Amino acid sequence: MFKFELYKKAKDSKARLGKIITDHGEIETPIFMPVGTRATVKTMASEELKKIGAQIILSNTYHLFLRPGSEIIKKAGGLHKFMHWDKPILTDSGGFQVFSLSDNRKITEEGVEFRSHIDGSKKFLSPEVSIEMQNILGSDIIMSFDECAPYPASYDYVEKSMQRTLRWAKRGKDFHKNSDHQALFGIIQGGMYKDLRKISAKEMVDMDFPGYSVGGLSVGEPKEIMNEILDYTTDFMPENKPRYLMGVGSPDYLFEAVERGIDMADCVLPTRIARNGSVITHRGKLVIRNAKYKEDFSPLDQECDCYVCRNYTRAYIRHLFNVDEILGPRLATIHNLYFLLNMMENIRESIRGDYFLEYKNDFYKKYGYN
Ligand SMILES: O=c1[nH]cnc2c(CCNCC3CCCCC3)c3[nH]c(NCc4cccs4)nc3cc12
Ligand SMILES: [Zn+2]
Repeated sequence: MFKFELYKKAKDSKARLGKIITDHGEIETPIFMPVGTRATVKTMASEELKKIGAQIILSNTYHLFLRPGSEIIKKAGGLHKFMHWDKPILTDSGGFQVFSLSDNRKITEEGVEFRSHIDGSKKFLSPEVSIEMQNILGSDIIMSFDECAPYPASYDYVEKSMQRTLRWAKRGKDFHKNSDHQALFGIIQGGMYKDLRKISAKEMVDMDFPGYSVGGLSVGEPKEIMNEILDYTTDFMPENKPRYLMGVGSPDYLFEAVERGIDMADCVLPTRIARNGSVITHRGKLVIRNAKYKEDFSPLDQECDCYVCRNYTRAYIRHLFNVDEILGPRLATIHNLYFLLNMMENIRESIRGDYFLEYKNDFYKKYGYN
């Protein structure tokens, strides 16, 4: 089953507190969702993800479609069993990766022809193929097949793309047979054009999906434009259904999204930068390879109570990165994920206690945001 319960609306903003109920458990919102591209949140075992408070993880239909392929996942009994994760899973349609990973592709009304970025073989994705794959994966929340229009893009391009994404959403919804166990979200497009956003939102809402994503943002547009389009778009989204902003993940973007009525967000950033030694702290980001940490025996973040900050020093973690030891990226990943998951817990608390904007301002001041 799939249900969204709206607990509370903040007084000082559009922030809200909610709970998503799925076959594999409940999710308190607002929530940040760690990204597990190829059926793994890189360097993390399932138990470790649970220990740091991950309630749901994402996995990538495009990558799993290519490797290991649907046959093996089917034989494994679905993605939860295959990757030993018994909490909720969200998968994307595969569309975004096709548009961003493989450069030679052909978009038609039917779907998208492309060449695998692995072996160059010809592949085809469509609303039906994408739903079929996500049905096999067995994820609790699945995404409609959409085109994320590039930025910048002309009004005419965005209008045509948004209309086709609506037709694709309808086809996917009609094809999806397992809607009691897998909630299919519609994805609102429309680029940076408010009138197109309004049309996309209204038409998607008319199709009555159990949840809605805001797509086509965080694609290089200025932050002010993103915030303005987001603020405008959430006003057309039903209050009693989850709202998922795709591809957003640094602390400030998460605060801005929650403030504008978003319940769910995902981003590869915290795990990707961790593997390069960039660590998120309450005083901003630090690059642990920097020589200034050579004899710094303090924790990554004085105000963090994660396993890493309680047991290891900056000097030690810098050493690990310096000699390319695998434990380095692992410890940085555990800390970065814990930092964001814990920050979201604090955000939920602040909405509960009616001090969200105060918490946001305090956080920004300490972090060094404007
Ligand atoms: O309109 C969109 N439609 C579909 N997906 C989008 C995504 C991917 C979100 N992460 C999916 C995950 C699902 C499962 C595992 C892996 C990814 C976006 N990411 C960003 N910005 C961040 C960006 C990241 C890279 C380039 S921009 N904007 C996005 C817009 C869309
Ligand atoms: Zn920490």
